[in-house]
Amino acid sequence: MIENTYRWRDGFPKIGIRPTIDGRRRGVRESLEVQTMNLAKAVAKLLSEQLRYPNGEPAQCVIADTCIGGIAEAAAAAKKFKTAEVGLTITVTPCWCYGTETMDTDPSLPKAVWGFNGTGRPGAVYLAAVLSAHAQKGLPAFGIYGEDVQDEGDDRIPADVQEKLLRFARSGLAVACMKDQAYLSMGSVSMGIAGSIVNDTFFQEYLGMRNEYIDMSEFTRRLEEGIYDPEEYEKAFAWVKENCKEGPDNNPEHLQTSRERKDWEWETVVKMTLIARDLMIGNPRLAELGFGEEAQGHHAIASGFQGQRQWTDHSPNGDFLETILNSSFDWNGKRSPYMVATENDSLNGIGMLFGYLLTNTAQIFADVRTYWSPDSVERVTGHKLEGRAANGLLHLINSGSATLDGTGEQMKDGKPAMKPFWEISDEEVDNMLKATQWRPASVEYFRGGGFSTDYLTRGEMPMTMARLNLVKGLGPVLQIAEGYSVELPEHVHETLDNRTDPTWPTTWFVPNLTDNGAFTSVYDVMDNWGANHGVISYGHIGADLITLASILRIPVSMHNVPKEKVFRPRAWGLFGTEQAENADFRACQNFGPLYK
Ligand SMILES: C[C@H](O)[C@@H](O)[C@@H](O)C(=O)CO
Ligand SMILES: [Mn+2]
Repeated sequence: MIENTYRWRDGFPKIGIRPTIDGRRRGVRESLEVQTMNLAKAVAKLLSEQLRYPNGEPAQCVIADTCIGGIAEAAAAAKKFKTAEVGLTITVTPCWCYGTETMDTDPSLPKAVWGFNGTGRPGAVYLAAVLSAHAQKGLPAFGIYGEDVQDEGDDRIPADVQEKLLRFARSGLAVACMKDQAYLSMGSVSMGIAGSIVNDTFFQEYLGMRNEYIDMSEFTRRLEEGIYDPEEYEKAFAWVKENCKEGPDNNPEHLQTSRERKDWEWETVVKMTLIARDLMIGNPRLAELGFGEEAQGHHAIASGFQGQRQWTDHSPNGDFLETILNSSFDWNGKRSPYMVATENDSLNGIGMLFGYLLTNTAQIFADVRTYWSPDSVERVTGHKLEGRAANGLLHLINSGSATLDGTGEQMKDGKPAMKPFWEISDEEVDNMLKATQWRPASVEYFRGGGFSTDYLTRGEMPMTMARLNLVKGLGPVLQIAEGYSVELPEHVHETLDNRTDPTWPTTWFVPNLTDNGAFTSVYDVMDNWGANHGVISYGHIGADLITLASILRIPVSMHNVPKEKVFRPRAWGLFGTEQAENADFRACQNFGPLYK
């Protein structure tokens, strides 16, 4: 119930479609009206068939009431879009139109223009003209121009145009979805991790987001005063008892806690999970129970749990709450995952949000912990790495916040995958739970106990690892590494895993190498990584991340995405075309963040 009536109570941004036209009457405009509007309808159909909101509903498009031949109709469309809560715009045309008179000038709306590639009524000439106006006015727009010439009157959308329309719309929707939402810090800076120093200027200016903060004592208050839904707690606890199997205690015997203490910890971590979710999105049940203020929540689309150390030195750790909220299901059934960063690493939390809004799937949060060279693996295990892992691999592991979807127990075309919640079967939910053990937390690290999520990600999943960094004087910078999860022979995994904490979830990851820059070797990827954490998304989504980053004016300092898939606003090319990476930095700096 909380899902659709409360969590997504604001609704979702829509895609505004702007058919522009040559304004000359008595012949020209009249002959183009039908074709132009048909192009707009075709784009709307494509996008609403292919794209979905995080709750699974199809993306909605709003088409301007009339074709736009001049400023009056441009203003009428802008007005309609405002009322309809449009969050991005796509201008389409098969013909010449008047650039500055017809363009979308709202500085905060991501924009693209598709200029039909035909010769009779040159849409592509308009495209070039209007994109020069966008550059000149500092309102970057994406240009879409099909490679092959189409005949006049053809309202089909060629495959290359479709790909660009979808990439832009997916990224633009992600940008619009996070706008005006909040990041909730549950606690503050964890163990001196810089990513958990929440930089509110970054959130405000680059993401259009707000920051909310609570002290961790709010958990104590809600636990002690019983500020959660007791009926849901009973349901959750019964489900946990039945489905979450406790694994062996790995602590030295003298540190192992009693059964009684562990039972109390289970009760506490389940309550903490309800509390964290209610803090993020609110819960109408709390109002019925007399907690009207708490019922409202913090409007958070992402959050972070500090935990370490003040909380975990005394109370059960946040691994269970982070894992369950980050997964695509809980005791209420399947639902879209919540984005909860461990150690309140807000920058990794935003990396998770990017991956999630682009794919509608859960995200793995992990320490980028160890680069294992082929020689080191052989020395320690006697095994010679082969196949994808032949050049070495990265051990991704954290104390337990990783999503259960990261087990790789969902299937797509018979292969391990991570899917949007509406595509996940009940059997797959069961398999994810069966593949996971909840191990009593390492008490030397977590004096207050709790349970860490222990699983091993299945191999052969295409994955993308990303990291957002903040650099003083430069601002935010994104890193992207596409690659695959791999499986090691059992004894090799066991030996390597036992060198760290075997109670934590492991993903063995190999980035795709390009023999270039940071992707010359697996070691170079590790050696260039900007921080201790990374977020890992299912699929090769690097191209979408690059497009998203360019809309937000966040430069990408390393990526291994094939050149032909990189899609940025047209003005980026005016900063240089030989070295796209350098041009990206200068373009982002020149245009500055999307919001002020
Ligand atoms: C338990 C430890 O403090 C870990 O949580 C720590 O190594 C980290 O995850 C650091 O990012
Ligand atoms: Mn960590």
